[in-house]
Amino acid sequence: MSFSNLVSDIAFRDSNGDERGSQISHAQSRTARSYASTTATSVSISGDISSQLHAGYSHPLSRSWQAERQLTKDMIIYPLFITDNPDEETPIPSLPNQYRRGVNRLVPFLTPLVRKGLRSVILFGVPLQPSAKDALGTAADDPAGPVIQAIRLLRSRFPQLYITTDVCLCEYTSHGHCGILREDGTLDNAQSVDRISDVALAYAVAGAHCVAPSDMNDGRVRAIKLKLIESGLAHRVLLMSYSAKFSGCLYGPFRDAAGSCPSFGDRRCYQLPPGGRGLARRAIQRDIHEGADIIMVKPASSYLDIIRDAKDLAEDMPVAAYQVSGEFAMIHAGAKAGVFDLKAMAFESTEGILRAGAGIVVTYFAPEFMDWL
Ligand SMILES: NCc1[nH]cc(CCC(=O)O)c1CC(=O)O
Ligand SMILES: [Zn+2]
Ligand SMILES: [Zn+2]
Repeated sequence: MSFSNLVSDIAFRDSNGDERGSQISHAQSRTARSYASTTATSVSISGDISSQLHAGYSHPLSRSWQAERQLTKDMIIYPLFITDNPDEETPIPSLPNQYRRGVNRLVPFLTPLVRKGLRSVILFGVPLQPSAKDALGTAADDPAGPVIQAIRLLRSRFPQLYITTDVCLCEYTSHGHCGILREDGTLDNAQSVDRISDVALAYAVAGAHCVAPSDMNDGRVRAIKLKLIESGLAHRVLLMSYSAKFSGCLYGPFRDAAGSCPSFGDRRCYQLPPGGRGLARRAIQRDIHEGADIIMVKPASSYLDIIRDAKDLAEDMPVAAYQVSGEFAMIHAGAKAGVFDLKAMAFESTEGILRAGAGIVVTYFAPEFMDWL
């Protein structure tokens, strides 16, 4: 390309500036246009039409065609925190607009959302009675506990609603870790996996459509799948694995909400290190081979490359992404500080997650999206 062609190319693009570009002064745009018109012939003579992209997205509809996937209500899973105090309805301070609710509060809360198109929820149990916690997380599969009660209730009251259950012990253990500990404070993997697969099975028996282990113990997907097969439930209970779940500081508001902060140490020996792309790929491949039906990546926005890896490695499976509590709280904080508009940012961040390869998004924005979509 000659120098004059290069200049004309740049000038031509300037004259077709985007919204921000079109706000340039009249003097500037006149200059740009005069460049463009004096060199228009050289553009057509050179036959260089590959530089012309704007026509492809000059209309709202043609803009929407540029996305491989558009967010729809079906893609959204809404996390719910369910306490063992049936009449409770308490806002969670660090998680804007989210509440801990007792079983008696679920139907009135969900009725309008289901009417607006909410298709799926993921349940987290939050035992508030201190006596509910012990070293083995016994309360996790208590038939009278909040999760099993909620599964039964929601199955009967909302027959179309798809019920997913998070499966972990950290909400139920006295030490707040995601499994059973050895005396030295490290996870006893074999015991943990045995216990967690029992809990998953109890949720499946109670009627959950999907069990989603988030504990990150090695081999839990295989153990859960085997128990589902043995119990004759494998044909109807889906296993969504939190395969690539990273440790870090984005789960803070969730731990406030669920009261699941570890009482000592942290989760770095079982959740993945944030820089560990190779480990994430191995964890994803491992879970595919162990029988997962859906691969999840969590958090979402800082891990878009991992979502893409998941979609490449699990190309024949749905990939889910969890826009976690810290991401949600950041978007709210940014909007509150005037950095951006809440709705615009909620859409932009979700578009990024879908573009990376997810087809399912777990998000606390679910109620808003039922109005926005
Ligand atoms: N294992 C529990 C669990 N399941 C889902 C989340 C995070 C969800 C969120 O932050 O929104 C966590 C927290 C954690 O691992 O500490
Ligand atoms: Zn968990
Ligand atoms: Zn946990």
